[in-house]
Amino acid sequence: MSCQTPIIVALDFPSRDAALDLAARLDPALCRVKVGKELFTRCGPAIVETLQAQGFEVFLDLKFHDIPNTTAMAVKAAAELGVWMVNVHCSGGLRMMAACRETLDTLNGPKPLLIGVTVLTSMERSDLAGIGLDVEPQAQVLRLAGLAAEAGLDGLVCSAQEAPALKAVQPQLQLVTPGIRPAGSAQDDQRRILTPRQALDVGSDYLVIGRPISQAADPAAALAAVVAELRG
Ligand SMILES: O=C(O)c1cc(=O)[nH]c(=O)n1[C@@H]1O[C@H](COP(=O)(O)O)[C@@H](O)[C@H]1O
Repeated sequence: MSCQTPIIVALDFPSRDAALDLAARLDPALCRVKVGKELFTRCGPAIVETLQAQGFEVFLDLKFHDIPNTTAMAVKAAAELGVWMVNVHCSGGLRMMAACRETLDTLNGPKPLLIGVTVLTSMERSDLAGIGLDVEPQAQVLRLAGLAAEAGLDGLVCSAQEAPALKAVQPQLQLVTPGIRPAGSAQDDQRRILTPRQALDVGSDYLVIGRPISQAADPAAALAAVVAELRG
């Protein structure tokens, strides 16, 4: 089944039971799910296979960042797990991203979308200064987007705040945007945020939403509210 909505729910949980409990409240026709570092480190590939068997398309969010060969082989392993989307850090550089693209292109069968993480949505200018980058987040995002495009990636993880600038220069790249906060919900550790409707309006292709749904008293109702906001 191919899911038609742009919503990706982050299953950021410490156990299989907690993740599957939330998944049981979600409809695979209304959202995809994201398996990230915490859940994957605890449960391994089995949790991905279980979610796939329940009808979910899975974004494996392990943000690979290593030398080209190691990263490309990790992406290959993700592809063989049958995930719908996989990501690598663009700051691993052009050769690293190109190696991932080339490796995926040699595989038979369906391939995951290969997505490059630009500047984490938890970071603002002062955080970039702390790691020696004296630039605005958007300037760094655009720089990394150029490399990702050259390497032939399918899309980027970025803040929806950067979507208009990115779509103006790299319209072929699909934009996966975390840092989504429905009006009135807590910002948490996110810094560059927009609401679901705003994000879609400025050019996001996929919205990654974690705590506003996973920590809601009624996660199914929280998801339904986002779906309604996007349709409205
Ligand atoms: O690659 C990601 O998914 C990601 C990139 C980024 O820049 N910012 C970001 O928040 N994420 C992930 O998106 C999810 C956001 O979760 P919430 O802040 O709870 O909505 C988390 O699972 C993060 O790991």
